[in-house]
Amino acid sequence: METIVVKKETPIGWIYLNRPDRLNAINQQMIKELRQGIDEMLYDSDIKVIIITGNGKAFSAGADISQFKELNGYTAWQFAKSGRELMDYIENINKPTIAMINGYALGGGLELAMACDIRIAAEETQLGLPEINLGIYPGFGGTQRLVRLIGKGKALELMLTGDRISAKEAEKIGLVNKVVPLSNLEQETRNFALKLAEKPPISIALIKLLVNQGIDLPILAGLNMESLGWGVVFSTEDEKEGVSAFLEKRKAQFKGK
Ligand SMILES: CCCCC/C=C/C(=O)SCCNC(=O)CCNC(=O)[C@H](O)C(C)(C)COP(=O)(O)OP(=O)(O)OC[C@H]1O[C@@H](n2cnc3c(N)ncnc32)[C@H](O)[C@@H]1OP(=O)(O)O
Repeated sequence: METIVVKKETPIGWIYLNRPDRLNAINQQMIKELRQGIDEMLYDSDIKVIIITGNGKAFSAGADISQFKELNGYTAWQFAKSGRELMDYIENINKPTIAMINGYALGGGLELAMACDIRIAAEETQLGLPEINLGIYPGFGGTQRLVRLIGKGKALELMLTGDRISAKEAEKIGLVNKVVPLSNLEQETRNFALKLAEKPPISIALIKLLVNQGIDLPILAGLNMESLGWGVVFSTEDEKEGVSAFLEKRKAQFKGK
C-alpha cells in the first residue's frame, strides 16, 4: 500500500496515513487502501483496538484538493460517496477505533476522525471544516456527524465560518475526548487503547451498535434494542467471567466469547 502504513502491535492495530508531503490529504487511492487496512485489522482476532493517525506534521488536511480540478458533477458525487461510505464503515465496525490527532485535522481529515469512536489530540492541533472557503461543504459525513457530536449551534458555526479551532476548544465542545502534550500523545493514546483492549469485545460491539444505530431511532426502539442485547450478553462466557471475577475479587480475563 502506498498511502497508508499498517503496523500490528498486538492487541493494537496502528494505521498511519502516509502522504506527509501533502499533509496526508485523502485521495481516492487512500480511501481504497484505508478500507483494506481496516479490514486487515478487523479480521485479525489478536487486534482488539485500531488507532488511526497521520505520519508527519498532520493527521490530515482533508480531501486532496489537487484532484478537484479533474472532477465533474458525477465523479465528485462518486468521490464524496466513496469517502463517506468508508467513514460509515469505520464508524460501524465492531472494534473500537481511536483517532490520534496531531497538527491538523481539517475537512475530510476531521470527518475521518469523527468516524472514530474516540479522538485524542495533541495540544497544538488545529481542527476545522474549512470546505466552505473552497465553495463546497463537508462531504465525508461531516454535516451529519458534527451536529450529533457537538450540537446544531456550534456545528453550524464551524461549517459556516470554516474557522479552525484549537484542541482545547475542541475538547471544551466535545469534539475531542482528550488533549495531551505532543510528547505524550503516542503513549497516552496507547494507554487508552490498552484499557479498551481489556474490555469484553462483545459488550464493546453491542455498545457501539446501540449508540450508533440507536441515536437515529425513536427512543422506545433504541431502548428495546438495548433490552434485547441483554439476552445476547447474558449468553456469553465473558458475562460469566466478569461476574465471577467480581465476586471472587480478581481481575476478569475476557475472551470475546
Ligand atoms: C470530493 C469529495 C470531497 C469530500 C469532502 C471533503 C472535502 C475536503 O476535505 S476539502 C479540503 C479541506 N481542507 C483544507 O481546505 C485545508 C487545505 N490546507 C491548508 O489550508 C494548509 O495546507 C494548512 C493550513 C493545513 C497547512 O498550511 P502550511 O503549514 O502552510 O502547509 P502547506 O499549505 O504548505 O501544505 C504543505 C503541502 O501540502 C499540500 N496540501 C495541504 N492540504 C492539502 C489538501 N487538502 N489537498 C491537497 N494538498 C494539500 C499543500 O498544497 C502543500 O503542497 P506544496 O505546495 O506542493 O508543498
